[in-house]
Amino acid sequence: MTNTDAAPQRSRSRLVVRTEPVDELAPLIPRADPRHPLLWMRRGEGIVGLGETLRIETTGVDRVADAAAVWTELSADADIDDRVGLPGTGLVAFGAFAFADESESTSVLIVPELVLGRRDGRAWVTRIALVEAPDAEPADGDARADAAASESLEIPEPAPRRRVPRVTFAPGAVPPERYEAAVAEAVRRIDGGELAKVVLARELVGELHEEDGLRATIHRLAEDYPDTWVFAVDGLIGASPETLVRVDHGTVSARVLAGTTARGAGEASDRERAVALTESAKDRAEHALAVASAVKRLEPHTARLDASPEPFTLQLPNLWHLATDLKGTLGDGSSALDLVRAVHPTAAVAGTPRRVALSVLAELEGFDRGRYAGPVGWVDGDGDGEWAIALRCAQIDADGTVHAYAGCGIVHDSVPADELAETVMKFRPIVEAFGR
Ligand SMILES: C=C(O[C@H]1C=CC=C(C(=O)O)[C@@H]1O)C(=O)O
Repeated sequence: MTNTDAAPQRSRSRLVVRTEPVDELAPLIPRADPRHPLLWMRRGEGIVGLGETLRIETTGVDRVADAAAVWTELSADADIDDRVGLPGTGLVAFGAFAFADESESTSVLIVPELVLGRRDGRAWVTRIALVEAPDAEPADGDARADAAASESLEIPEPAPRRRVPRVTFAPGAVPPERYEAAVAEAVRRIDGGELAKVVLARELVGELHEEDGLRATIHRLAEDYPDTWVFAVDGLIGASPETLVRVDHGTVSARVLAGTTARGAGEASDRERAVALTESAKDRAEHALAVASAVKRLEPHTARLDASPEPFTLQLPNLWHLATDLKGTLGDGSSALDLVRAVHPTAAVAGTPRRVALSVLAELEGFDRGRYAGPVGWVDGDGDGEWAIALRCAQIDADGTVHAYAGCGIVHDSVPADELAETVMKFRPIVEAFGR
């Protein structure tokens, strides 16, 4: 099902997009909308969206394909004047897709009215408006389009920083004991030969008081986890270290993560833990399956695809991960959304074989993942974009209910208590961003 707010007028309307350089916009986060933040950032750079020109909502098995089709049509019709020409300039939509085909959650692409961006030391503003486009374009069409685009919101001044709203979390549908039992059952099924790996998640639930907004929480995430993708799209906020897929002028890249250990207390023990992770047969097996699934799905779309020869250790403030970077060139003109569709869900969040893992996790987890572990990111008018896997994240509903999620890859030698402890580490970014 696809529902575009602009659908009734789409044949008569087009997007008018104007990007121009500005002196400086840092810091970006204090300019975000506190109630409905739209944001994609890493290391202080990225894009912030304000207002909403258009929203594309999809559900079901074709949620990515349907959104991609509408996006291709809108982009082809758009009148774009981009005077900066960097990733994230020109026409962009922020997006978040549900993890599962059967999810009750909608998937969205949101085109803001105003985009504020910073990249490679340059700053820009993009104004996006939807204007009537009669069949025969009048002679003053350009002037009218420029006028429409310039009517959008003002660039907001950075707001003073407020305290982080406190949210107290409690286990959601799956209490810790039931999670451990689910892990034990998954190991039994793996040992029985049903599948090789399944990722099982659990949920924490809390209450956010509406007047608090989310900007301070996002600020905290960005400060504490600067090397991750910090995102906010339609109430989904988080700090993900995992790049699902990035497309930029014919190049493709991804960062696959799977295999985790805690940080050590001192420098020596921290190093030892990282080394032990690279030598752990359990983590290497779990990691190899995630890499294989991403490579298998990306390869048909690439002329060339290289993987880092050995997994490396990625250090985050809360844990170590095993990581593999993939880099390649597109072979078939796919857009970022085409590749999102091809590669989601990888074995970093589902398992192997994919279909069996999806049915086992649906049976054992006991809740709808919503947009957790789904693709989150942005796409531009040329189809380029950056997409992460929505991890270390929470969905904040309109009534203030906060659902946070964390999961672990289960393989044959997984130990239920260890996996439960790993979810606690993975919850840390979100739990601490809501008050420490
Ligand atoms: C499923 C999650 O993490 C995935 C990504 C990195 C490492 C993982 C692991 O070691 O289990 C998971 O596959 C999560 O954070 O909820």
